[in-house]
Amino acid sequence: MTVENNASGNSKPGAYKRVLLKLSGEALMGDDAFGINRATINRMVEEIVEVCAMGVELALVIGGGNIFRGVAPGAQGMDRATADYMGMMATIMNSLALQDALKRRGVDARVQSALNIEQVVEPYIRPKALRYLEEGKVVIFAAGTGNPFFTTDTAAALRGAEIGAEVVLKATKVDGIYSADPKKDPNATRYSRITFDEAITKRLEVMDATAFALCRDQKLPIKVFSINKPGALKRVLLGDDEGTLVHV
Ligand SMILES: Nc1ncnc2c1ncn2[C@@H]1O[C@H](COP(=O)(O)OP(=O)(O)OP(=O)(O)O)[C@@H](O)[C@H]1O
Ligand SMILES: O=c1ccn([C@@H]2O[C@H](COP(=O)(O)O)[C@@H](O)[C@H]2O)c(=O)[nH]1
Repeated sequence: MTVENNASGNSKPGAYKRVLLKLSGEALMGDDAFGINRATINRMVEEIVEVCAMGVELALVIGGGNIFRGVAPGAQGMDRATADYMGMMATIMNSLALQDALKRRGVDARVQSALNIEQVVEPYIRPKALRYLEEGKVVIFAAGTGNPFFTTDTAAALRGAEIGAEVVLKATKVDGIYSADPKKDPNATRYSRITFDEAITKRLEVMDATAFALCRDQKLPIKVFSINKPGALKRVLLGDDEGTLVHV
């Protein structure tokens, strides 16, 4: 098994062997005000099933924005680190829900957590995670990096680098990276490619700068695409022109 990253970010159809997929926690709400929408999680699972059928080794990180965010207004006045630990625990809940939904669909998935809650979830052990991936199991990395003041985007970059993923796929609520937040600026235009340095310098907030910097240093490309567009994940894996590629 090679652990070299594809620094160019150019993929041949079906060329990816191992990927790290970051799923938006907030998108899990669907049209609800918070929490996990059953129809939405099932739809995400169907997309994942298709990818597994392509023989891609798949690791997942899921956010927690549908339940709790350390920097959200609801956390104002709280000690930041305490709020962040609550946010990390929210990602464990999402990870368990996702594992359950995958298992119901016949996909063997394992959750590994960066925070130890041994009665509930197994701890993150890198060699074990690598073995699961080689066995064709989906591995869900929960609790982010295990440290406050970070995000699950950074966790995705970190775990992606650790497992030798060829690309980090960020499945989010927008269909790529824009010149400005498209939810605020209707004139924003979408990039099909952008370098890490440009994304950092222009302060494009679709992903945090720590995640961009880590991927840049590890020459690990990122693809940002919409979680709500049917078939987008498969198209990304086939190398189709979908979303935005961030490269060195
Ligand atoms: N330049 C930009 N291009 C695209 N999206 C942007 C940009 N700037 C800000 N955004 C916003 O970033 C959001 C995606 O990042 P965010 O971290 O909020 O979501 P997520 O990672 O998908 O969710 P979660 O943190 O719950 O997992 C988009 O919904 C979009 O409105
Ligand atoms: O490494 C990490 C990852 C996450 N957190 C906290 O969890 C929430 C939810 O994660 P999102 O990436 O925002 O979906 C985040 O806001 C942090 O409060 C963390 O502290 N460390």
